[in-house]
Amino acid sequence: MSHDAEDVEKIVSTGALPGWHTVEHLVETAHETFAHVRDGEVADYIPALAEADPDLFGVCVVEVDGSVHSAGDVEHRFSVQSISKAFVFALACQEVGHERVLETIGVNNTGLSFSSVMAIELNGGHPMNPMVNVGAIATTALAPGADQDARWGFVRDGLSRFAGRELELDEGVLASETEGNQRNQSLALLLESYGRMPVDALEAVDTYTRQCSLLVDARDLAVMGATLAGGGVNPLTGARVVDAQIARDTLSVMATAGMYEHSGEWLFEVGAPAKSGVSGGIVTIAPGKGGLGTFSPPLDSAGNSVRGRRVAAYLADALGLDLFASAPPATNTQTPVS
Ligand SMILES: NC(=O)CC[C@H](N)C(=O)O
Repeated sequence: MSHDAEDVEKIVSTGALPGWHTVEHLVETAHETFAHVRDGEVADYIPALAEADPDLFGVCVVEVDGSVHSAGDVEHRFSVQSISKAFVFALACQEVGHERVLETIGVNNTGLSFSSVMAIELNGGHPMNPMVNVGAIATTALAPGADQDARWGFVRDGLSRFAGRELELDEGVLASETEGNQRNQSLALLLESYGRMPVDALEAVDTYTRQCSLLVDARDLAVMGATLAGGGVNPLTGARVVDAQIARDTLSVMATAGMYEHSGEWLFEVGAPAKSGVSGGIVTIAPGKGGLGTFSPPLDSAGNSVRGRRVAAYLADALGLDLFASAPPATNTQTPVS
């Protein structure tokens, strides 16, 4: 399928996504093509995640005008895991100001795995960025509230406003992760030893683990992404979740560190900010256009969904999501290589 002349003209002149039917067709094509990819391993360091069906696969694009395009298992719920980090960062910046978050957490890539102890030690006890575990725990610790219940309520409500519906907690995932949470607890205690933890370290880990255990589907991820793409306004509810400046700041951090130590390769291949989670979700954002949510549990060595990465690279090109591409999408006439 190719763009008709009108579609291409629209992309060039307004920077919008191609027409509704074209987006619909390309989302279906992406799902069909990459469903056959068999690479990657389902995460097993959290026992509850190891039970995921590796064949589950959903692709959803939500545009900033609220149009929804879906293919595959887009309503299958899974725990949001690290994808929450980007959105809690936005909520914390909105609450305490991005200067404070910048100063206490930082925005540089560590170049090391998401639960690295070395990254803290090599950087004088500084978490470096909110997209790795210790930086995310420190970000969650900035949530306002008189006690843990209030702070957890702030995080949960904020993430729900991004999704446009009340997100439920998966108690099974929470229990499973809590039982084996010694590494995150160690990271948080290490940060506390450097005087960089504003609340009790173990409480912050517990709230962080709860936020990771909230259930979303691929469609929720696309809506959450579209909210950042639309300058902080949820396209389905019309509610402003964060200011446009905060949405912009969040996207910049996702671009540098959202895909862990593969963030450089991701930006090279896809050209758009994104955040992944170990349960197999990825949210990719095209500012001013929309959000792409994918779900497929098998992961690569950095913890990013293999099919999700392939879909994002294909759709970035085919839909014109790539921030760095100056030409209109050129590959839509070709069948993607699976
Ligand atoms: N990369 C991830 O999704 C990791 C999240 C997971 N809850 C952890 O803290 O290890």
